[in-house]
Amino acid sequence: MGLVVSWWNHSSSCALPFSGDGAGGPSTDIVLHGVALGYRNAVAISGLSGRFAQGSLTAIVGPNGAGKTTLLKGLLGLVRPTQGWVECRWPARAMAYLSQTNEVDRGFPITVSDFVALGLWNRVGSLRAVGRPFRQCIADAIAAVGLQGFEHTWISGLSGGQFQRVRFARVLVQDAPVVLLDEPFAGIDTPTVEDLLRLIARWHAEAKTVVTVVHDLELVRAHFPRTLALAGQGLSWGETPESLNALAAFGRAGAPSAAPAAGRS
Ligand SMILES: Nc1ncnc2c1ncn2[C@@H]1O[C@H](COP(=O)(O)OP(=O)(O)OP(=O)(O)O)[C@@H](O)[C@H]1O
Repeated sequence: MGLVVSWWNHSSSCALPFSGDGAGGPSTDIVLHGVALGYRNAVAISGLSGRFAQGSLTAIVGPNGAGKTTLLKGLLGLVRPTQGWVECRWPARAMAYLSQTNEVDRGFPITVSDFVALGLWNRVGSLRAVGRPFRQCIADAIAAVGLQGFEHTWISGLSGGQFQRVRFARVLVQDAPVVLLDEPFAGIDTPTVEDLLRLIARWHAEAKTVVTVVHDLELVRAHFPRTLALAGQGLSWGETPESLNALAAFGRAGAPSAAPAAGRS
């Protein structure tokens, strides 16, 4: 019996055709077909086509306002395409999403342990007690991010770097096949960045599909094999050196240097 794969479709219209051309093969997690995303009258991204292969590790780069965050929200179905469609092997609940840190309310009275437990909602169910195996899973994740001993600390009492480690621990327990990270290194100290990069490398080794918005291009060059360069449209989507060259050319010219990307990541 063949493998039955569920594909989820975030489209601009329910009437849009589902891809029947084999674009969503077994080694592909997410496919974008001429996607435009935006807010009311503002277009953030237009004409983006390409695919994230299963197990790929991709950086999304581009200037401020290029549409990087909007693209992650489009992959999650939080922002619906105004044109085109997104095919995804997984439903949104099977994707781990780390928003920008400034979108998180750190004043909420919750301990490190309980905050990390939130990542289990999809496996345990909401309002259900976390049993012993999952408590061990939480303890392991907290240890993996180097915060053993902080289990009962309020998140408001953590430094910025420690809090980012806790947020990564929450992604760890979620154990999702797709991980979307929005600027995870922004404002974070170097030792923490190095530890978080090791966790990302671990997810990549586990064949998770990882997509990360990154501003530091040296980090991208050193740690991300694939890159999507965005500036309201795709500039380049492929091997990191080529995509960074396309971004640099865009920066010099102030205009896209290449035809809109149609990438396979
Ligand atoms: N909720 C919103 N309502 C209206 N416009 C928005 C909203 N969020 C983003 N935008 C606009 O969409 C465009 C893309 O924004 P987005 O945050 O995706 O860019 P970005 O590349 O992630 O930027 P940055 O690097 O500054 O985080 C921008 O012009 C922004 O002003």
